[in-house]
Amino acid sequence: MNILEKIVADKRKEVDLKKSLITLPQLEASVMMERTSVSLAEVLRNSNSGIIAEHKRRSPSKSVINQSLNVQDVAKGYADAGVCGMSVLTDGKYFGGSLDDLVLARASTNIPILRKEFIIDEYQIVEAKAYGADVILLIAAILTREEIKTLSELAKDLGLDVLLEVHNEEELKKSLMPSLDMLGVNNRNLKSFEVDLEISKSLSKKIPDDFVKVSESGISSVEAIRDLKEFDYQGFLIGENFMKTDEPGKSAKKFIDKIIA
Ligand SMILES: O=C(O)c1ccccc1NCC(=O)[C@H](O)[C@H](O)COP(=O)(O)O
Repeated sequence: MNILEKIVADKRKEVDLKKSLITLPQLEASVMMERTSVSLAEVLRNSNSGIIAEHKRRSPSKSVINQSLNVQDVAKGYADAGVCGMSVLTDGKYFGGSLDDLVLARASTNIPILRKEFIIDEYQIVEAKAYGADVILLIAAILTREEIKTLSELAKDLGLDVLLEVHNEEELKKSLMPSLDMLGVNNRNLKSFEVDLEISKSLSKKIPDDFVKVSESGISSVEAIRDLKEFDYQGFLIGENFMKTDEPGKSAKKFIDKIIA
């Protein structure tokens, strides 16, 4: 079993356990339909920087990134830096995140928030809405086309933006549909952890212009952003490069200042 298969197997057990405690109808009853922020896709379309900054304590490829910060300070720091949106990892076992992180980030800022999770079930989408997310991530490598359609349509019904993530042309071809807002290309191979920004460059022409293009993972320089902009990317998801510092917000601010200078 590769790491992605392990994560998904654990996620299935986790979701089944949660459903046995709080049923989907009970969870749905706690959802407030009002949007808390503007659409991330819209913000990215109109931004010069395009930065989506991630809260990430650790990951399967990096056992420790930063365990000493609190999510409220990180969220406020990112918002003050002028990022377009914040990504909050909610997986506990592999990333040290939680739904508490999501709710605390939501309470700390009005910028669009992405629930970064391995979504395999509609329950997690209702949960994302209930805990204050504005955007969900769907990963093509772990979903069929039918699942992408059902999950993305549910997200749209709940007023959430959808970021669909691919890593190769086959995943892209299988996934394109109108219920997606943003197409993310993950530069990290989620099975081997190898990072290569060329993946974003090579897939960009194959992504229709209706979708906002987001390049994800392994981005650590302003030069890389300038380069990716030439390939029509409008969004850049950055985690480790900011989170490895003592003040991720300040790092994001310096980064953004350089991009727009
Ligand atoms: O980051 C990992 O090691 C990882 C491993 C397996 C599945 C997903 C993984 N990361 C999720 C992400 O997509 C990244 O956290 C995000 O794109 C930011 O990446 P980075 O800027 O390289 O921290």
